[in-house]
Amino acid sequence: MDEYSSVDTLKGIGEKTRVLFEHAGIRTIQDLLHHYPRGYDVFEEIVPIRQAAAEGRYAVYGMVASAVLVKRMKGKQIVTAAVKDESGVLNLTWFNMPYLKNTLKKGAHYVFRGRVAEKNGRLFMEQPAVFGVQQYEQLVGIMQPVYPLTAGLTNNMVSKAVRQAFESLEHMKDYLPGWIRQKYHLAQYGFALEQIHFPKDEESMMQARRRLVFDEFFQFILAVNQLKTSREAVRSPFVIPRTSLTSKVAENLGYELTNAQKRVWEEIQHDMSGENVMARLIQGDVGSGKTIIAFLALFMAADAGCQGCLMVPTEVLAAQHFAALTELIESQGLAFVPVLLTGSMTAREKRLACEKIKLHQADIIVGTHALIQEKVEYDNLGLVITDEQHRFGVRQREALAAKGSTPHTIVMSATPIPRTLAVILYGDLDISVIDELPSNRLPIKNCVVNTGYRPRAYQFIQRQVDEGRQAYIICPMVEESEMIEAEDVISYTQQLKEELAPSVCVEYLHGKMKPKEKNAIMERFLSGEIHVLVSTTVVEVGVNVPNATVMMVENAERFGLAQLHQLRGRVGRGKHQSFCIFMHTIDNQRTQKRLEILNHSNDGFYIAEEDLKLRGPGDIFGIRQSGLLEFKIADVFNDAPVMQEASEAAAAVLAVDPQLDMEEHRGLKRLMEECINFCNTVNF
Ligand SMILES: Nc1ncnc2c1ncn2[C@@H]1O[C@H](COP(=O)(O)OP(=O)(O)OP(=O)(O)O)[C@@H](O)[C@H]1O
Repeated sequence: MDEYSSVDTLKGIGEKTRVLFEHAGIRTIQDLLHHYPRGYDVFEEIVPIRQAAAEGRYAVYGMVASAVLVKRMKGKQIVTAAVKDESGVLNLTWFNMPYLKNTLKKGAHYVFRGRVAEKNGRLFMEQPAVFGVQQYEQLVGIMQPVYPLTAGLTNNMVSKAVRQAFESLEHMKDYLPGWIRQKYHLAQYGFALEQIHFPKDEESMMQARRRLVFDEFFQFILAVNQLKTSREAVRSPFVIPRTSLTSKVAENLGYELTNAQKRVWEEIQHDMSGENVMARLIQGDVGSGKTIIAFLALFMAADAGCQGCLMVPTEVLAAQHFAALTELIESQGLAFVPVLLTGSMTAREKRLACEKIKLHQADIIVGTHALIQEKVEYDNLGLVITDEQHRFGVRQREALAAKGSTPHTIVMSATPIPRTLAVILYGDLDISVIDELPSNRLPIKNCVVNTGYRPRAYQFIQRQVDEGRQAYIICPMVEESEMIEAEDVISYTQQLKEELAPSVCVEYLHGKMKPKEKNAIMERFLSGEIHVLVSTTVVEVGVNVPNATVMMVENAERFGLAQLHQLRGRVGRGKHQSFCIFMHTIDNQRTQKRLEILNHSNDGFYIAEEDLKLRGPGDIFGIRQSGLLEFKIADVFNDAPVMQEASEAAAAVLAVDPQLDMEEHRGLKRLMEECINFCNTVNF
């Protein structure tokens, strides 16, 4: 067995389990070893029950002092029992685990480990795990990996498979040249892999992590460099002349482009009409007006007889861009035909759209991932624009570009990455920055409040609606949950309807709804029919309803700052004064401090930097959830110094061996090619 063997070469992994692993993106032993824990669970020392008297996580040892009962409540089965030691008694509850009635014996002793929480003035340990005392004592103090999982796959399955893989692999070759390891004080590859899964202690884990972060950046930078070199070698098959048509469109928008927009538009026209293939990143804060620049570029391509496509990460956004584009084409009397292609369309609709694309009856194509499905054949695809790069990643972008014969590409991003990092991460792209907001914008007024402010917030929303404006309210969850105390869109909407006047139309939106339903709700919100939209973060990226002036975020403490900034970006997009209300349920200092950053600044770059400063070392695994460029283990902000080192090392290697043909770089070349070829194997 080697790293490239399939996971089912491991004992105990049959066809069913193999499929479960595959759903989590794990096909080979290497995939498995690179399926890093998202954190570690350190088993606490057992404490007397008396000490488990405040909210928190504990392990207690005692006797089951009551009968184990099963009750039915709201369709769920609830198991209750009580554990007792010399110091006190603690109530235990489990949801939907009725079999515990037969396994837990009254009078027997166990260790119970779980979170203690207060409900109606009584303390409960919720959903405790149950152990024999000897079994538990062996686990105390050890860092147990906690893996990201998909349905059906358990933490234990992954952990067992990883252990077995380490036992079966004979030798883990280190592909990194020795001098790089020495110069940057990097751990051995084999050591790093083992210690990231089963760390001896925190220090070994940190060493392991640093090495793997370095690897990830290093491979990525080599791959990006390869892409850049191959692009530079190609002369553009699409020399697209500047056209007066786009100047006319720009003149008749009803607003003047900002100087930053004009500069970026000039850069794009220069590139598209030049001899080399354009590959450009447009970076601009939320609401800075990237979309119109994309539309102008699509018109320029279409005017030269090329097709152009715009790929966005969500159906809602695709529908929105398509509607805006169609409107612009019609209002300016342009002769272009746009077409929409998304995954949720019926087979017939998709077939018709594909036919139009193939026969070049459509010039401009707007859509989601469906655009990269193999069935779509383009005719003279000269321009590919992808929105929100971090949602797609370099590989998908390449996959789409590969559909045409080296089309021009534009990537649009609202992710505020400092320039020094951007030049490394987007090494294959030239960078344009829209660093100015349209002048008609009034700065958003922010406030950070606790839930006591809610009635006033509702009154405020009511007044805004009376003045003809609209509002978003964001909740973290879709449905009510027994386990998590957080607002959910469905029950929230019901309650809100009672709080606001009957004439106010309140609806909800969440990611589990069918795309057609989501689109219908967004259309009604855009048209002004819905006044208040209660939503999960599906509205986070790019949604544009300029008449909306209030963004209220419930449980704001549950979101990352970058995400909150994106959410706030949904308002303040028109000429009316906008407001953002961050409501939190936890009154602790850390929450306050984080939210105060947003309170004082509307600048994405500043927020990203401050967010970084506030993160403690404990956050190392939590940050990837912030939605920034998706690396497996590396974090673009926190690991910026390692990224600089990896970039320096990659430059040194390429300076002596640009094609990575030397014997000592063979392993590197293979990894780099894997990184590039990945685009052909991704299931969209
Ligand atoms: N120069 C301008 N003057 C006034 N309004 C503008 C200007 N440019 C764009 N707009 C308007 O500003 C709003 C936001 O623009 P757009 O949707 O392009 O933002 P964006 O940069 O894509 O933001 P996000 O990253 O949040 O999607 C739109 O309603 C757009 O019509």
